[in-house]
Amino acid sequence: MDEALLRVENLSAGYGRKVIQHDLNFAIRRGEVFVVMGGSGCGKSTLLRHLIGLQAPLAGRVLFRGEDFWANDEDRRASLQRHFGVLYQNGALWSGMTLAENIALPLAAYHPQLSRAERAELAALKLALVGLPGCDGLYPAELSGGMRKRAGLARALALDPEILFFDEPSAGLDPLSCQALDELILELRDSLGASIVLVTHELPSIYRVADTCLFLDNRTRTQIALGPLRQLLDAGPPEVQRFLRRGEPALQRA
Ligand SMILES: Nc1ncnc2c1ncn2[C@@H]1O[C@H](COP(=O)(O)OP(=O)(O)OP(=O)(O)O)[C@@H](O)[C@H]1O
Repeated sequence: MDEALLRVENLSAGYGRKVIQHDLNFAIRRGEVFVVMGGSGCGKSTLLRHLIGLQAPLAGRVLFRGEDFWANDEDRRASLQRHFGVLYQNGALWSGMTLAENIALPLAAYHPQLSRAERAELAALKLALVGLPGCDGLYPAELSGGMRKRAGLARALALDPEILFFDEPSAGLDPLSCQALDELILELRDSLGASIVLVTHELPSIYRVADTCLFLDNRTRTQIALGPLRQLLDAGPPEVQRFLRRGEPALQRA
């Protein structure tokens, strides 16, 4: 079996006729944390939109479990997307609903056979999994920024995704909450065996969680490094090493 859960082949990512990144080639293995990095505006979020099926490739293919995502019709694409969990920057929770109700929402849409009580029970389990046991009845406004991210994550986990996508999850978090979120990411990888795709600028996070790193270059508009963090630190292109080694003394303390 193909070890890659998600594979990208000769992908050009962009909008209309505007190519943001081209000739991207990489594979995301089951159970790994795959970090996408690069300077501001290089196209990290754009790539993510292509990976989660929000944006069709300008060229090339995105394969999920060996299946060409965009060669499918809309129904099949939607059914593949059920295996994707996405954590949006602000958690993307409905403010007028409790956390349990927020998490039960995708369950009601995709598992209508579940009773109300079963949905509530599953929501409670997901909240416990992200370190928010007993918070079922709280509203999003009652949460701190870090708790809101965890609640958003619980919702992203509602349908037991095989792959989780995070776009700048530490934005707006203090260093301790950021570290706690990284630890949770590693726990999810290890306990659920989920693959995790993380877009981040945060060096301490990259050092804590990355298995494989992809570096998108702003100038050439394509990938210039792909591999384990250690390999990029030891033998990556100079600009990638500079990126990874900025603030190194602080990192060693992290
Ligand atoms: N909907 C859109 N239509 C056209 N161009 C867009 C659209 N969204 C983003 N872009 C452009 O795509 C380029 C890459 O943006 P993107 O947000 O993907 O970069 P990024 O690496 O995630 O940036 P940052 O690190 O600052 O968040 C930018 O030039 C941006 O203006």
